[in-house]
Amino acid sequence: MAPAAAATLVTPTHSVAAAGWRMARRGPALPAPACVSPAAASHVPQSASASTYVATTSSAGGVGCAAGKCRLAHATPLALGRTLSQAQPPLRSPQPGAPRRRPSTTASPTATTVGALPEFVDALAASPYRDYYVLTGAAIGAVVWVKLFDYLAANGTLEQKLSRKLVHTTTGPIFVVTWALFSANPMARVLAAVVPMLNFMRLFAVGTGLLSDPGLVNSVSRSGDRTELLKGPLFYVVTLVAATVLCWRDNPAGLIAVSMMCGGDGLADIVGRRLGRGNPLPYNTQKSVAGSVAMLVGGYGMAYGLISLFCGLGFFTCYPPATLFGCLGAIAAAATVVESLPINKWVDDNVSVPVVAAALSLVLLPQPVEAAAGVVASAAAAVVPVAAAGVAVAAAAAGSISLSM
Ligand SMILES: Nc1ccn([C@@H]2O[C@H](COP(=O)(O)OP(=O)(O)OP(=O)(O)O)[C@@H](O)[C@H]2O)c(=O)n1
Ligand SMILES: C/C(=C\CO)CCC[C@H](C)CCC[C@H](C)CCCC(C)C
Repeated sequence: MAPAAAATLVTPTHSVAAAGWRMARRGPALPAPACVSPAAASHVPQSASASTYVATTSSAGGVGCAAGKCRLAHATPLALGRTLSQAQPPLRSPQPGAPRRRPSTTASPTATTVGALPEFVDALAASPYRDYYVLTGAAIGAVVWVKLFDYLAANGTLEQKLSRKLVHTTTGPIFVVTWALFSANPMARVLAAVVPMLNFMRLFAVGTGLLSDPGLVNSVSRSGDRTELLKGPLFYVVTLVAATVLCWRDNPAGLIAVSMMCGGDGLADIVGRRLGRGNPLPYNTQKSVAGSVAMLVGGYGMAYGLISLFCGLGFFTCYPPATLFGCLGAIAAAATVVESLPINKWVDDNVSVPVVAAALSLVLLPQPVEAAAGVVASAAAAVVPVAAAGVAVAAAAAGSISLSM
């Protein structure tokens, strides 16, 4: 990433601003993704010649592409607005000499929402136990949320299958949104991952019969058979653990994987069961055109929403709308095809769909530099203590050997 480029503030074009994209810093120079056609990219006027994503120095150019050359807007972290900035260091250090982005006083929708955050969020953000509070809240929220759907199914408000799919569709994105509440501590992603890990243990214990929880079995199984918890639901929470630890909030690949699994696959079932009877897919009569269209729209829509939210909060580089439209469309289409294939016997949808979506996201979307830095930092955080412990053990062993000689 070119430091000078990363330092400059740009103003979004009217179309970008209208789409809710925020005033942003410049992003890294990255290859233009294959999924953005020059035609799709050319709606924002900008002087450009090479087919790379580059930052320019024009203050009026905004976020956009021209003739295969695009810029990534790069928002500074404004998560929870002044709440976070008062309570802790910025999520990322600014580039040396880079002008810090000041919280906007203009009437941006996010700024308005952020400004209206209640006092307890300020207190939460300032607390040294913040991550533990969020973790506890999310873990309790998961139990309450699943119980709510159990209750709605038990009293006949929701059909059991619909209740199960609504749990599938909603818990993932709600969990992902809680990521924004965690601090910038490198261990925060590990603490966040404890929430799906706890659910893994719960599903495992109930699925194997170690614990009895008929409510959980009713909410997440198709037939009331507890052993079903050891299949789809268990893979579902493993995917959430992987997205949290590997991608966290600075890599859109995790948001996309979760969206395709929850918004896409979830909606495919809900719509397919209702509107799919007369339109089976030619290569898989168990699934329908209506279900697959719902998967495409649901996966794309949820991913677009989550990416816009996290980009707006400043967790990663904003993509120009053309990039998001082309790349996300291609990823959602591929995930839809994978979901529609008759391969359920061999690989669960909760694995195949997010794995393909994440892999394609890594290939097609220009990756924010923060994501790579985050992966390196978390790898170092994991490796350094282990290596230090290894060195200490080796030193102790060497010491005891030399003493005994
Ligand atoms: N592209 C799709 C996907 C699903 N469906 C409908 O949704 C039902 C359930 O599909 P699927 O999600 O594969 O079912 P399960 O295996 O029951 O659910 P899960 O993946 O959550 O285990 C199908 O029988 C079909 O009626 C559809 O019409 N078109
Ligand atoms: C029915 C499911 C999958 C089948 O395809 C989903 C199972 C969901 C788990 C039982 C609960 C998962 C909870 C999340 C890890 C955390 C949600 C937290 C939030 C605050 C609601």
